[in-house]
Amino acid sequence: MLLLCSRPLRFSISSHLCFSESIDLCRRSAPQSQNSVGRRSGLESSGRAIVRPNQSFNMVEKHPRYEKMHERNSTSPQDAVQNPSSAVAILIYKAEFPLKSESVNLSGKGLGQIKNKVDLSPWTIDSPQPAGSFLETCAFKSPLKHGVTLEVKGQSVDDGLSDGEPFEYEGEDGAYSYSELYSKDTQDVRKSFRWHTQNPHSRSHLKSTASQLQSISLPTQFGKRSLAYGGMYHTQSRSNQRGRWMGYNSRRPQSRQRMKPFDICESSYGASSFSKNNEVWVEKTASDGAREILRPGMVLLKNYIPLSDQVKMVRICRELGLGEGGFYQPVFDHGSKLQLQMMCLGLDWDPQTKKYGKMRHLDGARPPAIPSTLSSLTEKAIQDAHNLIKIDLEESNVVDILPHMLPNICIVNFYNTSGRLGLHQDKDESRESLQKGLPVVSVSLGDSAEFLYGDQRDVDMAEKIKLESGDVLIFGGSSRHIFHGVASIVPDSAPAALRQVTGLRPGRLNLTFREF
Ligand SMILES: O=C(O)CCC(=O)C(=O)O
Ligand SMILES: [Fe+2]
Repeated sequence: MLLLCSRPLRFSISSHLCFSESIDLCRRSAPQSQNSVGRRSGLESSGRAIVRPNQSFNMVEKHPRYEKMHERNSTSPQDAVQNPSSAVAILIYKAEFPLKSESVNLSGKGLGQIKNKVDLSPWTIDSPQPAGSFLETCAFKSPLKHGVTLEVKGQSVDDGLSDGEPFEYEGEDGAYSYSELYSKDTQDVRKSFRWHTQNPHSRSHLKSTASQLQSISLPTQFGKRSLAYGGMYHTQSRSNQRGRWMGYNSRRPQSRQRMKPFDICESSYGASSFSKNNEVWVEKTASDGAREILRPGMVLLKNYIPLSDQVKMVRICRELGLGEGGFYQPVFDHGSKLQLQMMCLGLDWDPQTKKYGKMRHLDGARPPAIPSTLSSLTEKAIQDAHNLIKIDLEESNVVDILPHMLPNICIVNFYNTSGRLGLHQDKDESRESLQKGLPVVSVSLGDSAEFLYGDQRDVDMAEKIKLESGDVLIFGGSSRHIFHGVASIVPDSAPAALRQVTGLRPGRLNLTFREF
């Protein structure tokens, strides 16, 4: 994150290896037009990334956080994202920030590899920093359009989602927390930063950073500061700043324990192979699938996902589900357990506060990014729903009935055969998203579900449909607020091949993609 402040840097490194700094009231100038990119005044930045071989994407980022939390415009060939391990990224990042009356030019570049995360190192700064600027070493994670996580180890970058939220990090060699309180009215930003470390390595890192800074003696301030990356995912709270936070929920993690995630597959299966000649392998194609408008803005695409893609999706969910932020059984604030295992991608949904956040408060885990292989189907599904609406309803303005949506959240539920989910509305996404009726795209895999939906929280009044493996259900527009739930799971109804190949446990996997 590029962060600027008119105050000189102050360091204190005490004998117990604790570093802390607190800076407040950094004034930023008014934002400029959203259309401007790069070398203008205003809080904005632009990034450009090229992914090779045969793959490229351009990314333009602007951070007019006064107007919008985050805006991205990235185009990325599917392959680049789907096959990221072979890709190399070059990222050039430039920004110009005003600092009081001065303006600051920053530019840097890095080289790295994309392995679902982009590791840009070494990261170099092209030009000496003019007075008034400071380039900090920091990291950011940022989901691109198709769900790849871009993690930059470098200088002056922005995660685009941290406005107003305390940033907390605990790695193998220490912990820090960072918080920012931004006042929309005055455009003042209050920041505070704490770093606590126990590892001598970190201390030397800190010292070298300090001396470098002192030698160029820049007036500066901090935002995020990176520690060792091995610990990137072990996030915990050391301090929890309170204040008039904007943005996401900022509760303290409840526990420091890493939970053992639930495995949606039977472990004895491992990496089972399959042959398409196998007699249980009956590939249904999208054309087998009936398509039905259930009500305005609510479309059911039967057998939409080919079995081979279902296999991929189950495997991805399993792998993610075993990692940090993986499947767990959530508990409501009144103590009752949900009858399912849940994993959140993109942002965490907290069943106790009913809010989204960047961290799971139960254990401090950061939710994994949504892999593009999962999210890419939403666009096509909405497009196919549009085609259906166009034909069936003879309606040309289909986006009024079912708006477009770019998912940045995916909630993955696994229901065992006695799993269920009570009637509820999905209403914790942003007000804008809900007002616009941006659809939820729901994918069913494994055993079928008796799915209920209706206008009220009343099981007896609800309609019932069966959602089978490969079905996609979309509800947006005027159906965005329907009550819905899972009455029961139909035992032994999953495609045999899917279970055979993936080892998926008896039960149902459901993914709901949403845009915050
Ligand atoms: O499992 C389903 O089909 C529905 C899931 C759901 O409604 C939710 O996660 O909010
Ligand atoms: Fe829901």
